[in-house]
Amino acid sequence: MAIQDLVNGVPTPPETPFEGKVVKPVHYSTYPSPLPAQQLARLKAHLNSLENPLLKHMHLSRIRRSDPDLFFAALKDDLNQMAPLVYTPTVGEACQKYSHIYTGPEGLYLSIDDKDRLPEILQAYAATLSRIPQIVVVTDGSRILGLGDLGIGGMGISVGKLNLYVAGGGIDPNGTLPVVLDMGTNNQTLLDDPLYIGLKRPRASLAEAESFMDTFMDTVSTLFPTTVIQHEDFYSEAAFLFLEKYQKKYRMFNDDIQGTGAVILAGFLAAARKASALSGLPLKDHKVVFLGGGSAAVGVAKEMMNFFLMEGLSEQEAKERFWLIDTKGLITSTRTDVVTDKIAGHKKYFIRYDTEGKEYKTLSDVIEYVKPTALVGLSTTFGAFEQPVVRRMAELNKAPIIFPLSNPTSKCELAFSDALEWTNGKVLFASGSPYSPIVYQGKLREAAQGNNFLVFPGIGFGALMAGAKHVTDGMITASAIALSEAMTPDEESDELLYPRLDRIREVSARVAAGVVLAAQKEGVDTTERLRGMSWDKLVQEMLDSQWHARC
Ligand SMILES: O=C([O-])CC(=O)C(=O)O
Ligand SMILES: [Mg+2]
Repeated sequence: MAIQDLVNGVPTPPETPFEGKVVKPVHYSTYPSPLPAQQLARLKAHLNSLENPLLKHMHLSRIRRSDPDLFFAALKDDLNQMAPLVYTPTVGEACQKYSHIYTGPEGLYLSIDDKDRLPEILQAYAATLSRIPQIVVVTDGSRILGLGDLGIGGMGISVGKLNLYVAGGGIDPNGTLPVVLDMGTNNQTLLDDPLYIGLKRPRASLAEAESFMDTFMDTVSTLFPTTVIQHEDFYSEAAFLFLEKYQKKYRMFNDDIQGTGAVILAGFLAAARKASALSGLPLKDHKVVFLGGGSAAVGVAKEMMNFFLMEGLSEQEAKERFWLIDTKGLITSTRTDVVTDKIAGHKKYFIRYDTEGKEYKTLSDVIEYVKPTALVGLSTTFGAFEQPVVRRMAELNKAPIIFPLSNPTSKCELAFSDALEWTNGKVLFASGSPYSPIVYQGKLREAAQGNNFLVFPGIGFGALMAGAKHVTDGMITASAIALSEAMTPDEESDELLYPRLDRIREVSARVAAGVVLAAQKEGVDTTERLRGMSWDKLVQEMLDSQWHARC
């Protein structure tokens, strides 16, 4: 089949849906709904009749494609109930089973076999559009949430992120473009699966992936010069390489390294202040142990360093407030892989030089050695924060800060109920995936969800509104500060670490305004109209520019 047919034609039936080529995504149509209230009620009734979250996810996916106004109205109506279905955690299972639940194309599927023709394919695709995309979310499926290499199934996460861009950030759905770069997979289950719709070949080497990525970034940025490109769920080495290479060249950011970093910085600002108010410990004296040494862990630790810099520490002093543990134990200068320089480059920044030749292999060993005030999990190991460790954190601290952040729930290091139980309710808790509120010792306790969806819609929207040439580190940190300042007195008195989800549109507008201001300060903005505006006016401007479903 000719590329032109694929691009212009009606999506091909499932037999060989992509042939490793590009398929035109079904675009969001908008048409008046005769009975919106009844439609919404019908959709809810249908969802209620389904027990299984994956079936609910599949039904919602079909509605998104056939009636986006209804879909996004449903998300707006009850984001607390809907987000776990269209996003983390259910989206993880949808990515794992992508080829089995596939009913039609949802975005751009670009195959590495077409590398040489990528500009031609993307040009043909662009020619079919009535407007250029505002936000592109792109993954290669190599590290989906904490679930590993899911190949072409990664499309599910690009779609899931863009659902939140629309519902939470107010981006027009017609301005969103989900992309998966199919570079093969090293997941043997997928390679053996007759229903797998991606390329059946081992995953491309990093050098091959880099060259494909260079072409992709260059072509997309040339064809769509105002588009923001969000990198999602690339495996650590690729994630860092691409961020370093493209950050100052294109309008892009990495959601796992930078988005998660910003959200956790904001949550830590709130938690550390609460903990220090109880214990009297100076803020600069907090100590943070990380379980995990991947891109998210290193990205989060680096972003959290801003907390200590704001408290007046030097970069070196701030860095020394962090201890990172990977699969081999605490990352120390005397570890064999460090001595022989076999350690992954991105981990080097946090090597500890002060352990006097001693090695600390387990989490318990490190907790005993460091006596931390905060414990962060980005290890993708379910239940890794075991009872003795959590109890010890509660012995060491009046209000232990414990953030088990691995996604989805099946990879989370600590369940909310156990965290409350094992710390006698003292814990300051945030997880990456949602947990329902719990009545503990007669009091309603809400689990904070430290998920990057609290900032990425605002980062993308702000960069877009500012016409920013690049997404700078300063803009990322500004998103964290704006998020932490978006709390209402009511949320503060309920001891929350983040604003409530039902205010997400307002929160995203504030995050976007913070990002615009930072872009202006750093001289990377191009939207003159927004310069010199007061904070309130800028926030209002962001709110007024948000898209709303017609239902
Ligand atoms: O998608 C999410 O829920 C958060 C995230 O970026 C990840 O876990 O990779
Ligand atoms: Mg991610």
